[in-house]
Amino acid sequence: MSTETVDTSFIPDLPKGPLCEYRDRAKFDWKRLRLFFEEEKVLRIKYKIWKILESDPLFAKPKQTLPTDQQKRIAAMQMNRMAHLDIAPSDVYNLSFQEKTRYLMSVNEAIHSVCPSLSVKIALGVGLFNNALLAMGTERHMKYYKAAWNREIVTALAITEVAHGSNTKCIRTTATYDPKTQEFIINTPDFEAAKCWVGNLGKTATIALTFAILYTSDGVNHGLHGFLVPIRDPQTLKPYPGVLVGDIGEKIGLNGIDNGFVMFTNYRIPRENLLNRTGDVTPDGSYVSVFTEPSKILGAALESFSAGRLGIMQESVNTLSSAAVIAVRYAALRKQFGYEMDGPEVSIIEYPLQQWRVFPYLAAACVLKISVYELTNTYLATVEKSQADSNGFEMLTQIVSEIHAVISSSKPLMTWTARDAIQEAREACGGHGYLKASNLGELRNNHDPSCTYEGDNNVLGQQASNWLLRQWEGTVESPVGTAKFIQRRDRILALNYSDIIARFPLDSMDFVIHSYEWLLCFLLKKTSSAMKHAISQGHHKFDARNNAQVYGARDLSRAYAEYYALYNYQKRVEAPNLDPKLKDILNLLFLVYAYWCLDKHMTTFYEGGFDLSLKFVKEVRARLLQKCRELKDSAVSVADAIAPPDFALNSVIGRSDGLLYQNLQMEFMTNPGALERPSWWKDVITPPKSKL
Ligand SMILES: Cc1cc2nc3c(=O)[nH]c(=O)nc-3n(C[C@H](O)[C@H](O)[C@H](O)COP(=O)(O)OP(=O)(O)OC[C@H]3O[C@@H](n4cnc5c(N)ncnc54)[C@H](O)[C@@H]3O)c2cc1C
Repeated sequence: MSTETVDTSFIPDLPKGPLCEYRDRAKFDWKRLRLFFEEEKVLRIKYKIWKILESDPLFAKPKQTLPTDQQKRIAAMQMNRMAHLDIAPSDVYNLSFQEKTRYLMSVNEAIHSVCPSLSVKIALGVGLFNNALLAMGTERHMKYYKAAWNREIVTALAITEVAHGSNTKCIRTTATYDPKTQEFIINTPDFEAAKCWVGNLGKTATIALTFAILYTSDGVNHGLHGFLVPIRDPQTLKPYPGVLVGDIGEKIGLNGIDNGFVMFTNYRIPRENLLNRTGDVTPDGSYVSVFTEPSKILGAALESFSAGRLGIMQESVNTLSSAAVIAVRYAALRKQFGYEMDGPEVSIIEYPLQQWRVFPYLAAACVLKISVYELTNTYLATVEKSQADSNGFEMLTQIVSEIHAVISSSKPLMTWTARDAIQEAREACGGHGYLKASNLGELRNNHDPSCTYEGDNNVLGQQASNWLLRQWEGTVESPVGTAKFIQRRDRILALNYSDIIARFPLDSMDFVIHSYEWLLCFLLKKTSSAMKHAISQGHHKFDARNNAQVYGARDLSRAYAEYYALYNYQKRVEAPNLDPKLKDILNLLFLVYAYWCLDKHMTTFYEGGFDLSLKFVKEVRARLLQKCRELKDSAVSVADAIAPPDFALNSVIGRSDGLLYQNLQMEFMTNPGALERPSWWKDVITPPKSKL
């Protein structure tokens, strides 16, 4: 979209102050850049939500860490408050599926940047629950959809058990049909099969969408199914008899969420509570399935979680942005050392080492923002198409598999990049970065589980590499186009650095994309050969696959997500209607991120013989440093273009006014009890032994 004609007046101006020294050096308008990264309608929604939350005291950030029970209470109250705030007007529900989901995702992004616990609570209690209901339930369950939407019920999604998380196929909770009463009897065989880590379940959930193995009365196992299992009386919040439910205790972060465990003992639920879209039990107890393969039943259900993973990616890119914004603003303001002992000091942003540590994360935030946006569009368009097409799922199998592969590699890439960015930013801000009021600790603790939930990153990444290997070993089926390059594998692998550099300059996006295609083909060839060799030597396929992960499939999965991100960013930047004033900065951000990523794959490039003369590695590293240097005068304005408002950023060292030391002074002087004698002073004084 061209930003030439776009109105930027709704984006609040930033306060003038010390950051202007760098802001004034940028050769582009940061508001226009902001509108490149986010559509106007999305941004308008976010600013509206931020305004609503900022004006409501219930969403004010406490200065000190509250006891976990208090955090849970506040998050639950915030959740209830949501229903009464002007967040999603009724006409939103008349929008198309794509538009409606986009709207709700934008709302979530804004909420997440202020209250991560609340966002996760809503995602679990409304988003994931309702998506799973749509995917697995039928008309008879739609009353729950509406009730969850209106917060009449507090819901949870119970999949994980104490002894099984990633391997959902080994879940052991059972649901046995009793034709006499037309009920399912839910049982937890032992503590290892207790559902656990389930968000909202610890203290508040009244109903849990629970995964259990369905047994008919003849003792036949029909595989994993979803059931709506009432947990507590909504009026008293007391658990029903047969349900032993509790909170798992304090966590590293996200303590506003009551993650819980539950065990069922001969607990009866009505037959209708089975989510029966893919398979049903008749009143007399016969099982009827729509799919013939049980794995497809599970696949269809779990596919509905893609929207949740996309939400996590959006949140992670925002978290990554916040960390980069704090580190960049701080670096521009903080001065240490100088040319002369007693001369003026230099801003730490001027140091190549600081630039190399921080700027790639700034660039990553920009590139990955586009990537997750494009991926979401592809996903939403596909779901909408499958909803309209009566043959639905089956017709779209290849597209769904490919999107699943991109999501399975991109979720790890984005969550890990955000995780690393937060730590680097914390250190890049020195001691002040360790202050709670810097917000980097909160970002770290709250972001951390994103690497695990909705699919552990290392496990999820394997699903992407498995798909890629299938494309490599069979016919390439890549309707979305992310793996079409595999069709050119022989030509790609015949090239090397000298061939590519002869056709595309090192500073071009095409050079990067062609280098990535070579890297991916090499990793595919290497991983596939290693697995085939192991199998030919008599190893089990299971071992062959596991042994090919390190330095093979794992790197492949990550490189594929980077390639997808860079490829989509290139497409956006090369679109004919791009604002010409943004072209240079967008190119620069691409190159900083691309060289930084390529640098991490240097050993593999060398191993594959891409360039044995070492010119490639030397050039990429030199260019990375050069591009970081070029980015230095624009970095503060790029940070402004991706920063949330100060209220959401909530960082005393990252505020947009740039009044670093005044803000710190205020923080030190006003933190509760800062200047008071401790209440326990008498406990620590030692009475004098002698008269002084
Ligand atoms: C804050 C939070 C909220 C959560 N909310 C919910 C919820 O609402 N509902 C719910 O059902 N669950 C929830 N979970 C659970 C979450 O979904 C699981 O933790 C996740 O699926 C990972 O499973 P696990 O913990 O059993 O890890 P495991 O599967 O045991 O993995 C442990 C380690 O082993 C590695 N590993 C496993 N298999 C392989 C393999 N094949 N090859 C190589 N390495 C492997 C993994 O990479 C990981 O590092 C939540 C978790 C957290 C932290």
